[in-house]
This record gives sequence, C-alpha cells and structure tokens, in this order.
Amino acid sequence: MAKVGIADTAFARYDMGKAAIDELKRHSSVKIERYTVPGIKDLPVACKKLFDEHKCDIVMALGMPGSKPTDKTCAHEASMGIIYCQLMTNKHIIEVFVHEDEAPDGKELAWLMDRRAREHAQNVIKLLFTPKVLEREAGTGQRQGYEDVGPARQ
Ligand SMILES: Cc1nc2c(=O)[nH]c(=O)nc-2n(C[C@H](O)[C@H](O)[C@H](O)CO)c1C
Repeated sequence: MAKVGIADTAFARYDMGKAAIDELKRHSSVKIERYTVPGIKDLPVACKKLFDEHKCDIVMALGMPGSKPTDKTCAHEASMGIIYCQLMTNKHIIEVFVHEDEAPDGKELAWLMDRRAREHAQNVIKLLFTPKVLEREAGTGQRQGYEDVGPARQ
C-alpha cells in the first residue's frame, strides 16, 4: 500500500496537516506518516526522514511563510531545500505553502490554507494512482485554494 508523508509546521496559523490527512483518507486508503517541525526551514530534513526512515512514497510539505521580508527569504531557502531533497531521493514532494499575506484576514487565511492543503492532497492521489487524470488537466490553469484561472486562449 502506498505511504504518504505529511511534513508540517507549528509556525503555521492553521492545521494544514490535519486537512491534508482528512482529504487523503476521504479519497484513498493510503498509509500516512506525519512529522511536525517548528518552521518551514525544518521541512527539508523532515521530508528526507519521511522517505529514508519511514519509507514514504511521496511527501506533502505544508507551511505558512509569514509576511515579513525575512519570512520570504526563509520560504525561498526552504523551497530550495525541498527541491534538493526531491533530487536526492528522486521522489515527489508536493510543497503546499500559503503565504500569510495571500489573504486579507485570518478567516480567509484559514479557508485558503484548508482548501490548498486539500486540493494538493487530491493531486497527491492523482500522482500516485491516476496520473492520466493529471495529464488531462495539463494547461488548464488549475489553482489550489483560490479559483482556477482557466486556460489562456489565442
Ligand atoms: C523568520 C522565520 N520565518 C518563518 C516563516 O515565515 N515560516 C515558518 O514556518 N518558519 C519561519 N521561521 C522558522 C524557521 O523555519 C525554523 O523553524 C527555525 O529557523 C528553526 O530551525 C523563521 C525563523
């Protein structure tokens, strides 16, 4: 049975890991291993341990970069680490970041974090079990969280 790793953070202002796990359980019977770390820069090693020590097939890395310039730098560094981990392991990590300033207030931020975590959990299931479904979505302007933007037309 496929195993999905969930790496998430205490820094985030919404429990994205819980939302992702709930969505995975609704749509599949995958095994799940969760690993919570303090903040986004701790995610790359959490992901690597989920692959190496917990034998996950794919990992979701969920985090919330804050709105300050230093947080944006941290997010870039975390992303670089996450990409490096994918190259080291030859496995997918679906990065689910919601920047705190993507939403105007806490209520919409919580909604966005929940939606994005769930929609990327659905992408994980597609990558694992129905890659052709994802292929059919190529070029269709899918977004996770806010509305899809649709394809551009000539
Ligand atoms: C400045 C900063 N910003 C964020 C952030 O926006 N989001 C987040 O999840 N974590 C942040 N952190 C914490 C670091 O990612 C990390 O947890 C600490 O540096 C300890 O390794 C830090 C230090």
